[in-house]
Amino acid sequence: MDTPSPAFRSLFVLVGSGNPSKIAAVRLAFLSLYSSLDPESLHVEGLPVDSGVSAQPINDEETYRGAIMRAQNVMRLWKEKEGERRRKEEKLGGQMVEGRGAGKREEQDKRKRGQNERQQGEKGKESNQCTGGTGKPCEICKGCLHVCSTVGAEEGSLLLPDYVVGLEGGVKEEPFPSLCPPLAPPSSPPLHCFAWMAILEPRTGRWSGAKTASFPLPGIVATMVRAGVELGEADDRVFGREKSKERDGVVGLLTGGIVDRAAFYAPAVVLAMIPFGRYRGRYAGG
Ligand SMILES: O=P(O)(O)OP(=O)(O)OP(=O)(O)OC[C@H]1O[C@@H](n2cnc3c(O)ncnc32)[C@H](O)[C@@H]1O
Repeated sequence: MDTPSPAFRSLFVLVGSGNPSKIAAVRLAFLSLYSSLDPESLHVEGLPVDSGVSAQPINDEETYRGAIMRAQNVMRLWKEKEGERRRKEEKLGGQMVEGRGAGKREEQDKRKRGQNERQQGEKGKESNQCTGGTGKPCEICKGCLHVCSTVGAEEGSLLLPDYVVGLEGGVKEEPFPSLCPPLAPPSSPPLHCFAWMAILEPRTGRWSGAKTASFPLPGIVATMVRAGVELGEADDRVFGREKSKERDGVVGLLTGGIVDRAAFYAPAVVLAMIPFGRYRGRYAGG
């Protein structure tokens, strides 16, 4: 990733989830992307939002859709909260709203300045209008999977995040390993666990996405998931754990802690950031 310019004195990343393992994954990813950034200047905030898909997505399309919806929903929620905060502040005649210290406000204003500097420094601002190839503005991705640029546009004096990340876990049947006789299960193909990341850059309205690698789930877990039990719940029941999905996840258990859920997701966040990095120009319009 680009070395942070002076404007990147701080970075604000918003995450569409309250799950600590997802927030940790995003933090890990951005710390590696912006390695010269003071870790204290990296603000990663997660807010629980609806994914708009089933509790246990069962294919790529549904999982990616969930990731996009999470990013969109948290962006919307953030704007509402920020708008509300601004209104309160204005009402109080510029005085600080109770519970939000002056330091926090200063920090936000600093971020806002950084955001403006970056915007000013950017030549040839891209269009914020997404048509998804239809010729008509996108209806904020209601059911569509194309790149929607209408959500992240800056509004008035609201502080917007530098990036908004939606992460969604899913499962899907992976037929390929069953082509190999020693691995072939007797009946159905192995059920693989994976996740999609969707990232919105509000200042340009551009989107990107990438997915994790995948791994096969044990037969008993797969059977439960096929019967309608959520993966996290199945994992807890089979292995006698609690809230595993908020900690190391099933991946952490199966790899003996070598790869926990945060470490599993973080590389995919890094990959999803590629179009916003040093080769950004090569992705423009693509
Ligand atoms: O809704 P939030 O709080 O963001 O977190 P979640 O873990 O429920 O989030 P997802 O919707 O992304 O995950 C979809 C499902 O997959 C499960 N899941 C995904 N990865 C997992 C893992 O590593 N360990 C356990 N469960 C996992 C989880 O139980 C969910 O039911």
